[in-house]
Amino acid sequence: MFKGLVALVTGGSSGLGKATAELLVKQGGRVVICDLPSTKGQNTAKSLGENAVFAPVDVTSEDDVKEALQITLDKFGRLDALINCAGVASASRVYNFKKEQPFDLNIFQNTIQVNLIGTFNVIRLAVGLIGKNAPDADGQRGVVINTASVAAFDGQIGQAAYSASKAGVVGMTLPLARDMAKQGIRVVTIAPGLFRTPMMEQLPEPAIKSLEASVPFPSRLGHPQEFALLVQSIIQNPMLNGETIRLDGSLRMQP
Ligand SMILES: NC(=O)C1=CN([C@@H]2O[C@H](COP(=O)(O)OP(=O)(O)OC[C@H]3O[C@@H](n4cnc5c(N)ncnc54)[C@H](O)[C@@H]3O)[C@@H](O)[C@H]2O)C=CC1
Ligand SMILES: C[C@]12CCC(=O)C=C1CC[C@@H]1[C@@H]2C(=O)C[C@@]2(C)[C@H]1CC[C@]2(O)C(=O)C=O
Repeated sequence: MFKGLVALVTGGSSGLGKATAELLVKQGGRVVICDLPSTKGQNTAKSLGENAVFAPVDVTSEDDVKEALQITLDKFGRLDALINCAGVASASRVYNFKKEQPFDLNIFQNTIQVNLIGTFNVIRLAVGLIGKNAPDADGQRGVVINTASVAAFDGQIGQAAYSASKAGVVGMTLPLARDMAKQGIRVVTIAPGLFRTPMMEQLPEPAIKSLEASVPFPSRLGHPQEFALLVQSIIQNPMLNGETIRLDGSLRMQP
């Protein structure tokens, strides 16, 4: 299905990104797995065989991303799809009235730095390479897929930083699509609900059970493979552009 397609997946050594890399390779694509050097990205790439390579990347670093694009060119010769999954979660109320302690500004800045600025950083550098592709019959050169969160719309208590970072990703989706319409590069964002990944597994199992109960249908955490299936569908469907798609079993997060 994806023979010849080259994709770069950030956060590709874990959770949603890893499932996406696995599916793309299974469907005949070639994948550059970008993640922090401290992760198991190298092992993930090895397990996928010669159609995958690991590039150690902090998405907030211009040099790291440029190096990853060079690896992409050297190994596979082109780039067709960028899938941004790298992200961090944080939880803290704006002010702790018992301890008389305001929100730690470093946490706010880091969450925005990775989730929003990091996503933009990779996009701004990677589309230069995607833009070099010859257009297909439709005029399309490639696609950018971002990961926001339902927290962009229904931010819970303690999620001011996380929700703001993800709302930023939603907010830039349409202008980025418009920026690159003439080049035939699409931009689509996925806003996942609750998925069983290492990020979610930080929570104790009773908390996970109660979160599952809050999802109308199917009343469970999503499987990372279900996220990957939507990535596959976005790549295949050229009419999807400039939009954020919720993938959440009709969940609306409570306060
Ligand atoms: N699991 C869930 O229920 C949901 C997840 N999301 C979002 O989906 C995305 C993927 O999350 P999961 O797979 O669940 O989490 P995860 O923690 O399993 O994977 C996130 C990956 O991002 C990488 N990463 C973090 N900071 C990075 C940086 N500066 N540079 C490069 N890589 C970095 C991590 O090393 C990790 O491999 C995140 O953006 C998250 O906010 C959104 C909604 C729900
Ligand atoms: C950061 C959270 C909440 C605090 C905690 O103890 C553990 C966490 C790890 C899983 C996170 C939690 C959160 O804030 C909401 C998200 C980020 C959750 C994983 C998915 C999550 O529900 C989300 O992105 C929702 O949109």
